[in-house]
Order: sequence, then structure tokens, then C-alpha cells
Amino acid sequence: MSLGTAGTIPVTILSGSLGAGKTTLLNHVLRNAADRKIAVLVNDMGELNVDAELVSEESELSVADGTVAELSNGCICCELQDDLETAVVRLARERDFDHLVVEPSGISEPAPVARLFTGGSPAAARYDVDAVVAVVDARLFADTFESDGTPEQTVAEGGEDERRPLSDLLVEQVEFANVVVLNKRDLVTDEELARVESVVRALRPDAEIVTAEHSTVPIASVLGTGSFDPQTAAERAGWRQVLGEGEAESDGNDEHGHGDGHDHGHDENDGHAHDHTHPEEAYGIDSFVYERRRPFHPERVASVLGDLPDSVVRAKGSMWVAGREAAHLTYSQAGPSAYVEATGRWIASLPEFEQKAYRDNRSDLGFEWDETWGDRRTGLVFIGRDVDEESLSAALDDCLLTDEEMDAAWDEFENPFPAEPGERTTLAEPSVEE
Ligand SMILES: Nc1nc2c(ncn2[C@@H]2O[C@H](COP(=O)(O)OP(=O)(O)OP(=O)(O)O)[C@@H](O)[C@H]2O)c(=O)[nH]1
Repeated sequence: MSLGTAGTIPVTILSGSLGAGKTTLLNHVLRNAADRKIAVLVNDMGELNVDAELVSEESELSVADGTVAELSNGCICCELQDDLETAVVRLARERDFDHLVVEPSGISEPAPVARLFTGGSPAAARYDVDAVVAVVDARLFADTFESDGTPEQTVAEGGEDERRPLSDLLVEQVEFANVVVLNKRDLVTDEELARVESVVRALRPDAEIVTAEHSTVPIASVLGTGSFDPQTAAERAGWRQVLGEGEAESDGNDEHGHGDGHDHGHDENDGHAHDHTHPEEAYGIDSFVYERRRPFHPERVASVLGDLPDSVVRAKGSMWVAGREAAHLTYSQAGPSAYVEATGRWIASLPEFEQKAYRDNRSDLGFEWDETWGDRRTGLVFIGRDVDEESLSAALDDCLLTDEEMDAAWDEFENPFPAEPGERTTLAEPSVEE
């Protein structure tokens, strides 16, 4: 057995939109795994049948006992009867194999699957995440982010009423992956491919990008990469890196829902955009940060952030909105879809003793505490091609409260934004054409 670190079994997690080429990739891997014994886990019975059939075209099913099918090349297919965790632990106990490949079906977010193999869980004791692979349909990606018209498919559909804007899902999968397979190379031009690649690079700067036709990738790029770190995966997204630039030291782990923890070390009041671009990183894709410490007027900012210029591919970050003094709001835009979610509370809205405890525990807040407003602030990253930063910043500045509005009763503003953690407001949706 070729085990991962500390005797654990390496795991490759496949993600990708419907029809992107995950099963094709899986078959390619099984066919070319040489003497490595691969276990395959598919978390959907319907899908298992399809995949097992495809897989068996190459290597005949020799054993099928209802729950586990062993292929003559040593591959083991296991349907998910138990929850994923129980299944992977059972698999490691009962079978002998070198590498596990997980292909979650439907609208699968790779992050929760990867989390399963980390921390102190029984699965973590036996496995190590080796790679999270995002299989991207280059044609679909180009149509979603790079074309003027509406792509044919705008909604990602999984099983059981799962529907999400496709752009949202594509962005999330790429941002989390350490390997991105740009598949269906034959369906895009060189120019389109270069543009897709530049967007992918901006979304996840350190991912390994492999271009493929029929998912024919070098096996070493999906098995044995050893470069996926679940602890920092979420921090590696392009938008976070842009936001965190310059104060990486103070950034720390920031998944607490209280803020993104960044200090650009300048004007504490209204602040000014921390301008920077990264042409060297992203072949024509630029990014900038808009940072202010003055609240937005809810209706004005909803209208601007719900209708960003097409040049913006991805935007994300914290927003401070008048009338939502407790809610830490997180804005997320991906192509034609945009929403705001209350992801936590501003620390300054907590009772005094909790604030103190929180601040004592986190000397690395990463930004200056404002005497009046505490941690309330706006820090948004915009990533796109030739984005007119000046006019977008000016449009957002027009959404900040005026001096007169600062003295008004903020609760009386019409307010479309969520107030309670977990609540979400959709600001823009792709037009659905089915
Ligand atoms: N033209 C073209 N077609 C491809 C390519 N790769 C895969 N396909 C086809 O795209 C279709 C979907 O591929 P799958 O591998 O089943 O995709 P999947 O991601 O597993 O799909 P789901 O399991 O349904 O989510 C199949 O008909 C493949 O033959 C490619 O590079 N070019």
C-alpha cells in the first residue's frame, strides 16, 4: 500500500458541474492507475449505476455483493448507504486499497466533503485529502463568464430540488480546488481558453491548471499531488488573497463570521480604496479593494451591488449597512448572480463582556478598532477584466450615508438586507432560460 502521511490513505475529491466530465475523468484515472488500487465512492445510488456501468466497460465487474463492487483492476465501487463518514471508515476497515476517489453527485460543494477528512474525525484518522479537483466544462465556463449573451444553462441542478445559479457553483468549486481541469478543450477557441484560464487563475491563484479533452489529464495531477491543505483551502481563494494582501501576518484564520480581519492601515473614518492590481497574476484580470468605515444606505447600495458592470467576474467581502447594526453582512457576486448573507454579528454589537472576551482572545483582529463603531466596516474585493475602478468606487461612495443621513434614524430606512445570521437576500439572479 502506498500510504499518505502518518499511514493515512490519500483521497482525491472530484467536483464539477453536471456533465463537466467527472465520470470521464474517473474512468481515465481507473484505466491508467497502473498497479495502484483505487477505491471509488459515489454518494448517489442512481449515479453509481451509471458510473459503475461506464467503469465496467473498461474492466469487468467481478464481484458485486450489493454494497461493494470490486472491479478486476482492483477498483472498488461503494455506494453510499451510510453517511459518507461511516462509509469511508468502513471502506478503510474492510478493503485494501491505495487511494480513494470521491465523486459526490448532484450539486456538490467540495468543502463539506473535504472537511469530513480533517479535524479529529474517525475518517481523518485514516485518510488525508490529497487533492480537490474541479472539473470545469470550458465551454460552459466561457459562456457563463465571458460571453455577452445569456448562456444556455444558468442554473445548476442536482437531485431533490437543488437549484443554484450556475456561476455561483462554478466559482465556489474553483476557489476551493487545488487542481482545476479545464475540460472540453475541443469546444473552445484558443482565445476563449486563454480567457477562461485567466479567470480561473484570478479565482484561485495557486491552483494547478490542466487543460484536457475528454478529461485526459496526467494521472500525477490528480493522484498524489499532496498539495491540498484543508486548513487553508478557504483562505486561498483569489478574493481573500487580494483582501489580505499587505497584512498577511495579521490575517489568521477568519472563518468566525465576525469579519474578514484586515487592516489596510490608513484612514479610519471614510477610508479610501486600497488600490492595487495584479496583471502579472491574472493575464488581464485585475482586482481592487474598496474599503470604507462609513455605513451604506441600504437601498442605494442594494441597487448598485445588484447591478454590477459585466466586467466584474467575482466580488466578495464584508459590508456595513445602516439599520443592520448587529448583522455582519457578507456580499458574494459571481457573474450574473449576487446575494448578501448575514454571516455573523459585528463584535461591537455584542454585550460589553463578550466584546472584551472576544477581543482579548483575538489580538490579531487585523484592523483597528474604531472608538465609536468598533469593527463595523466595509471591505469588498472586485475581480474582473478592465473594471472601471474609478466609476465603481464613485458609485459605491454615493451609497455611503451623507452627513445628514448619519444623524437620521437608520431604522427608518427601507432595508432589504438580512438581519439574522444565516439569512440571505438575493440581489441579482441570472435570467433562467429552460
Ligand atoms: N466534446 C467533449 N465532450 C466531452 C469531453 N469530456 C466529456 N465529454 C462528454 O460530456 C458528457 C458528460 O461527461 P461525464 O464524464 O459524464 O460528466 P460528469 O461530470 O460525470 O457528469 P454528471 O455525473 O452527470 O455530473 C459525456 O457525454 C462525455 O462524453 C470533452 O473534452 N469534449
